[in-house]
Amino acid sequence: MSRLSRRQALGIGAATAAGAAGIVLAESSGASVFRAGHGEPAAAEGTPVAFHGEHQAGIASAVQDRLHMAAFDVTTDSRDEVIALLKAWTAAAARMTQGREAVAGGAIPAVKQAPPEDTGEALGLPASRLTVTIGFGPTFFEEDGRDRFSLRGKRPAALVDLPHFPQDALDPARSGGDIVVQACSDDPQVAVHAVRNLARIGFGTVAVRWSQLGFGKTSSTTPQAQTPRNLFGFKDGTNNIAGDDADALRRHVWADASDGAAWMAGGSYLVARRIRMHIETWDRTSLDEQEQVTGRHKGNGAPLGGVHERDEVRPVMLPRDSHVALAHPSTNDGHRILRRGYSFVDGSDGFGHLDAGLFFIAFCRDPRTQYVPMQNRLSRNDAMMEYLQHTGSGLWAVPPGVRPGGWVGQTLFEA
Ligand SMILES: C=CC1=C(C)c2cc3[nH]c(cc4nc(cc5[nH]c(cc1n2)c(C)c5CCC(=O)O)C(CCC(=O)O)=C4C)c(C)c3C=C
Ligand SMILES: [Fe+2]
Repeated sequence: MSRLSRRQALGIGAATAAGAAGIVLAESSGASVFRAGHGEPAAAEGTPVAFHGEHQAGIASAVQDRLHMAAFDVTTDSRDEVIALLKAWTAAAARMTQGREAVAGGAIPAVKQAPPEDTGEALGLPASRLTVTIGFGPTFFEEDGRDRFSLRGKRPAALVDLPHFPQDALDPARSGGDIVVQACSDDPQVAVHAVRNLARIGFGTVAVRWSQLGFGKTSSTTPQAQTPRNLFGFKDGTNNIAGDDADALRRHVWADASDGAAWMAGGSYLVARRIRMHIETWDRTSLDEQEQVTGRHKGNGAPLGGVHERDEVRPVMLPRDSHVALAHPSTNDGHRILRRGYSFVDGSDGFGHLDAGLFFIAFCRDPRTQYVPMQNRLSRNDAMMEYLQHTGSGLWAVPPGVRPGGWVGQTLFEA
């Protein structure tokens, strides 16, 4: 049943007298799939990633090839409507991540007089390791001094308004958002289908603020696999936190009740930055300069002064303003972050340049001590900044995972 595709699920429904009964059958067997541990074993390609678990999937779970991320603004003042939305999103996400339609029998309903409840473009496609990860931004808790859903007192201190970083050129239309949805999959159509159907379900309660497609993961959580390369052509993610490194995840990624916001225990904080990369300028830069800027060799990814990719990084051996020297834990009071970014190419800018870059995504336990100081250091001193421009930004509190029968955000609303 774990490899059940949307078409198969539909087939089961059609073969039974009551179509919905077949879907319920499929769901009940899927409900036993539960991620329990702090470290996440990588789901084999082709195997659906469990939706239920102590942590939301899409953080420590193996990074898929494609991204569709969308930020939503809440358009209602009703707390009850927001809760109803989160319940409906949870149900749809639980189904879609297992390769099923957003709503049982939704794509081709028996009654043709109403719009289908699933948009249909993923019928017949496998789950493709789809994960759906949901988080709440600062404006979900309070906006312009207004306590929107009686949640102001629950806003975690770690969910800061990100400061302006040197050289930021942020577009408000690509930044912020009350709720973020990160859909990752090995098939772009499956990721797009997930976000589209959540947006459809949310019509009248939320509106899409911005969305971003990504390809070619630029970091992985599976160090045993080949390290992917970013659009500068460098291996990216070598020193990332591995998805099965329970100790590092506990220290650097998962929020704990003792951190201040009990409802966030088992959750994390998602930072997203749309970073345009001036690849045309980079492509006219010598290989030596590219390596001095990065702090690693382009060929095999070894740190400068080292031989192999996974040789120990010794920042003293690197140019002081190189990216890796400045991002390394020893330069950042031992802090690490879990990176999960993707490349993007959003057409061209009309001046003969591709609008290309890295959609940086990172998860951390406390952005105040991890991401913010690191970004300040990079924005001020990183030689790579000459080739970069940050054009979008956001920070969201990602609540813990969901048990069968529960819903995303339940700990926030019911605690
Ligand atoms: C604030 C955090 C970071 C931003 C923003 C960022 C942007 C960015 N990075 C690359 C390319 C590489 N980054 C690499 C390592 C690396 N980067 C960060 C943080 C940010 N990067 C960290 C914490 C690390 C790990 C440092 C370490 O522990 O050694 C590397 C080297 C390979 C690797 O270890 O991943 C590359 C290459 C780009 C192109 C970019 C913005 C577009
Ligand atoms: Fe980096």
